[in-house]
Amino acid sequence: MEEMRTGADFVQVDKNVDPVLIRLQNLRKTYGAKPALNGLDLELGRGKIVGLLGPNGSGKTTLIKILNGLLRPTEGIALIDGYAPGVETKARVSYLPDRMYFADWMRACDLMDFFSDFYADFDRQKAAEMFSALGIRPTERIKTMSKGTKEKVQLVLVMSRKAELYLLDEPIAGVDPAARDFILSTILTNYNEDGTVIISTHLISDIERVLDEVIFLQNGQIVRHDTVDNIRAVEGKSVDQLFREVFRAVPYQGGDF
Ligand SMILES: Nc1ncnc2c1ncn2[C@@H]1O[C@H](COP(=O)(O)OP(=O)(O)OP(=O)(O)O)[C@@H](O)[C@H]1O
Repeated sequence: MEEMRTGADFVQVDKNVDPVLIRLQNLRKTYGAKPALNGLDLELGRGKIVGLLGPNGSGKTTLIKILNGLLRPTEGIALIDGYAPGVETKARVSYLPDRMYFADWMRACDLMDFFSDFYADFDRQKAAEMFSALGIRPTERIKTMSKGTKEKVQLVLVMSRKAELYLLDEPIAGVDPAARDFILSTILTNYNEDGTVIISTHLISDIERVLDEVIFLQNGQIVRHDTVDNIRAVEGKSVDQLFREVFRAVPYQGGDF
């Protein structure tokens, strides 16, 4: 390790670590004949919070599932830390699916046991502290929780792992607007800062203040990958404003309804 000056700060740099965590090369995924991802090329660094943004059906969930090893690419390459998603990457990736998969009878404390058993990198103490900060009782059962509380629970568990990559598919869609800021700051000040976080969301204005970079997906292609600072400086607008301009709805013109 050596110290390096970057701007105002000293940072520790390990020369042996590849600065690129995720590499995609000509990544394609088709469902039957229908393309969902259409030749993605991408390099993503470590320690970044990245917004994966795009209209409905643009391929966000498909990409996240490929990175989590739940789907196989039809063609091309996806690598995390040099490994194709699979056994090697399972322990490094913490995934929040777009749907909850826990059994209804489980309590918050059962879920902590479950995560402790499954993941060596799960920090139980951190999860307990975050549950408490968010007003969630350890004995509360999933069955009796509101939709937003279930989302909070799931997010706390996923972010309490010391993972290299966090894949969050629509993490705060059901949480009320007043609580979103609190949750985001609670979660993001507690996670492993060396890890990269990919957040797929439609709630851009709520989330953009925590993002370092954004990826715009359209029809299974990356139409922009940029830093949030650069977008603000070059375009003179917020990511939310830019998104609305780039993806202004185009009416269906097939005429066969
Ligand atoms: N299991 C499937 N079988 C067939 N087509 C699918 C399947 N899953 C997704 N698709 C199609 O693949 C494309 C990408 O879908 P995906 O769910 O990845 O998009 P998304 O960007 O996550 O959308 P949303 O914002 O609505 O969640 C869409 O055209 C969708 O209809």
